[in-house]
Amino acid sequence: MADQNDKKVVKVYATEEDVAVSLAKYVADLSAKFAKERGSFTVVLSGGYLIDTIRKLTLPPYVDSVEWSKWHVFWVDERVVPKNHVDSNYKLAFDGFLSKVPIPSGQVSAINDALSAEGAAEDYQTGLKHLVDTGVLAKSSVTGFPKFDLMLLGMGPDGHVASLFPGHPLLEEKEKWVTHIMDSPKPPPQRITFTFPVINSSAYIAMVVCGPGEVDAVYKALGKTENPVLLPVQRVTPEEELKWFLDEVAASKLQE
Ligand SMILES: O=C1O[C@H](COP(=O)(O)O)[C@@H](O)[C@H](O)[C@H]1O
Repeated sequence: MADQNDKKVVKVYATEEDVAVSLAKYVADLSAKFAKERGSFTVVLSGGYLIDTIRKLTLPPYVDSVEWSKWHVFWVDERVVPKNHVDSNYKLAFDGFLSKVPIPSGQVSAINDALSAEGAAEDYQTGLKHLVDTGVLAKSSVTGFPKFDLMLLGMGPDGHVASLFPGHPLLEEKEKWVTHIMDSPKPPPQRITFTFPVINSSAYIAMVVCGPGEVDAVYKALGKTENPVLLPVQRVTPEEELKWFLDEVAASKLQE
């Protein structure tokens, strides 16, 4: 089995615009590969500025060339708020991306916002199990957890990914696919999130970080100094490839 470092690619682009251009091509190429190989493409979104960074997919040539009918969309984490709430990751993705591309609405797996955090996590996991049973979602032969084709992740200034925060006991969850958090240090406090076994069973992960907010976290995650305690982002180890998309601002401490 390849060493995790063999699976990690770090690309630094001059500007955020260059990141957006390169990310669109990366996603479109993987969409074509999986649509051909499996007949479907399972894509996991996060919240935050990731959604703005995939904006090029909503424009020519991609809006016309990507096989949107093959896409199945999921969230790596969601805030337990109504879907029309300003804090909803679904609303963010719908307004900035999903409303602009022809993905069938039945292939968009949003949270059930009528449920409690615990109920919503269980409900989301049940939905994923059904998609594994019907073959839409692959299963990792290595871990037995669902294997998403691509996760598009962002990172917070504290190194959190999804709703997995530094020092939180949920970092150690080993069995559940989807869990809930009632005390997120970043508001809103109630959320559901994929666990690390699921994140790390995915085939490809794009880690997208631009701008000044995460300069220190990027340096801690990718710089030469080893941290005694790993940041959540440093626990991300997908099965095929982890590709970092950074702009020069986010990577500025790496280049010192
Ligand atoms: O709260 C969240 O934060 C992370 C990072 O957000 P960003 O604004 O720093 O990009 C995001 O990936 C996650 O989905 C979201 O719920």
